[in-house]
Formats: sequence, C-alpha cells, structure tokens
Amino acid sequence: MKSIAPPLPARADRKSLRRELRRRRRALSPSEQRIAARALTRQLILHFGHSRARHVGLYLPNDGEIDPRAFIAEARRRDLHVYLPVLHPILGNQLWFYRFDVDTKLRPNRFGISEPADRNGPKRPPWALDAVLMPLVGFDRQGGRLGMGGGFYDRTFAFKRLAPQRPPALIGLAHEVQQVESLPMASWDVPMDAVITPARHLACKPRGVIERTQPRAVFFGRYRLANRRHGRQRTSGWMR
Ligand SMILES: Nc1nc2c(c(=O)[nH]1)N(C=O)[C@@H](CNc1ccc(C(=O)N[C@@H](CCC(=O)O)C(=O)O)cc1)CN2
Ligand SMILES: Nc1ncnc2c1ncn2[C@@H]1O[C@H](COP(=O)(O)OP(=O)(O)OP(=O)(O)O)[C@@H](O)[C@H]1O
Repeated sequence: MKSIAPPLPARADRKSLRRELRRRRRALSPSEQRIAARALTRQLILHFGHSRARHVGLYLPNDGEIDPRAFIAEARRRDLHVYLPVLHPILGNQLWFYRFDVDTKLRPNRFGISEPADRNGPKRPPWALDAVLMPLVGFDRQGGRLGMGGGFYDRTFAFKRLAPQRPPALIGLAHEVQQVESLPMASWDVPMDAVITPARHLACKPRGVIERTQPRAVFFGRYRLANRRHGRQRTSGWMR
C-alpha cells in the first residue's frame, strides 16, 4: 500500500488537482486496492462497533475509489441498514438514498455507476440518515473534500453548513494517496466530520484535527461517554 503522497503544487486549482488525484487512485494495482479495502473494512467495523448509527449511506466504487463493499455484509450482520445514492430525477444534482438489501436490483445511472433501480423501494432523505460514507477524490485534515465535480454531495448536504452538529455524520473514505496538505475550499463546500483511510481515522475539526493513530480501544471509554453526553438526535421516522 502506498502511504506517502508526492507533494502537489501549492496553488493547484481544483480541476488540475482533481485530474492528478484521480490519476493517483486509478494507478493503484488490483492487489493494492484489495489490501486497502480489507484494511478499510476493519476500520469501519471498529468505527461502527461503538456508534449508534442505524441508517448508513455508502457507495459502490468507481474510478479507483476505495471499495467499501465488504463492509456492507458486515453492516447487515450488525443490524445496520445500508443505502446507496441515487441521482434525484427532479431536484438537479441532488442525491436520495435507497436501501441496498441482498435482493435489491441495480441499474447504471448516467455516469455508469450502479444504483437501486426501483424508485418505489425503501428510501430515506439525506437528513434522515445517521452517517454517510462518502466517496472523494481528495481530502485534507480540516475536513475539506474534493469530489468528482458535480457538486452532488455539497448540494445534498448543504443543510449541514448551518447546523454542522446535526446528523448525518459525513465521513469520507479514501486511499492515503488522496490526502493533500490543504484544499482550496469554495463557499458551497460542506466540511466532512471525519475521514477513514485503511490506516487511520481522522476526526476533522474546523480548526485543527485530532488524529488517532493509537489502537482504538484506548479511546473507547471516552468516545462512548461523549456519545452518551451529547445523545444522538433521532431523526424523523420517515421511511418508505
Ligand atoms: N461511487 C460513486 N458514486 C457516486 C458519486 C461518486 O463520486 N462516486 N457521486 C459523487 O458526486 C455521484 C455521481 N457523481 C459523479 C460525477 C461524475 C462522474 C464521472 O465519472 N464523470 C466523468 C464523465 C462521465 C460522463 O459524463 O460520461 C469524468 O469526469 O470523467 C461520476 C460520478 C453519486 N454517486
Ligand atoms: N449548495 C449548492 N447550491 C448550488 N450549487 C452548488 C452547491 N454546491 C455545489 N454547487 C455547484 O456544484 C459545482 C461543483 O462543485 P464541486 O466542484 O465542489 O463538486 P464536488 O464536491 O467535487 O463534487 P461531488 O460532490 O459531486 O463529488 C460547483 O460549480 C457549484 O457551483
């Protein structure tokens, strides 16, 4: 697994950054991808092992993205409901999240990425999810995210800009080579709450960041406590 990303031009604009970072993740070999996916799954199991999340959005990998599919089976075993993003037919460039069960039929969207085919299937609006595992092209330690350029996740989770503490928790999933020192942020960008890579869980803070490189068990007590203290805002029981 490659762990240190070569430096990028300091003031690279979003377009050239996107091109370079997409090239990096596509350049990972199938065996590097497999190793990364396996390690990512372990990180996700640790994370969700002590979270109260019940409804979690994730994605099917495309264009060299880190593959979270092995977590889907684990999630189901742990009574987590898993949802996939579907391009909203009317609301331009927004996402809805449809349940992904073992028998869910898929069909490719206009980008060739599979999504649940049945529009009458069970779904949740974005604000009724507990956590969303997001694909990304690039990330920084402050929660900056560079995506594919459609603005889908930014539009869908724009409500988080006014209330950053509200669910869902926005968690980026990434290969190490996708980290950059600092991303140029735009006014519409919605910061991520955390980033999970095969090696690390970064809790992003608007200023600074807590990086956990120690075994997670050291933190369990404190995180459990923190969860209880703040409680988990229950979202509406909206569900089809
Ligand atoms: N796996 C995954 N699913 C996702 C996203 C993602 O980034 N990854 N999205 C995150 O927003 C949304 C889809 N957005 C996307 C935007 C552009 C391209 C893309 O491949 N663009 C091509 C041109 C494709 C074309 O128009 O034919 C490119 O730029 O090369 C893919 C997904 C929803 N689902
Ligand atoms: N909340 C919003 N309202 C209106 N337009 C938006 C909003 N968020 C983003 N956009 C538009 O979307 C376009 C693409 O944004 P950006 O380059 O940040 O996408 P991205 O985060 O890389 O993509 P994605 O989230 O789809 O992976 C921008 O040109 C911007 O004008």
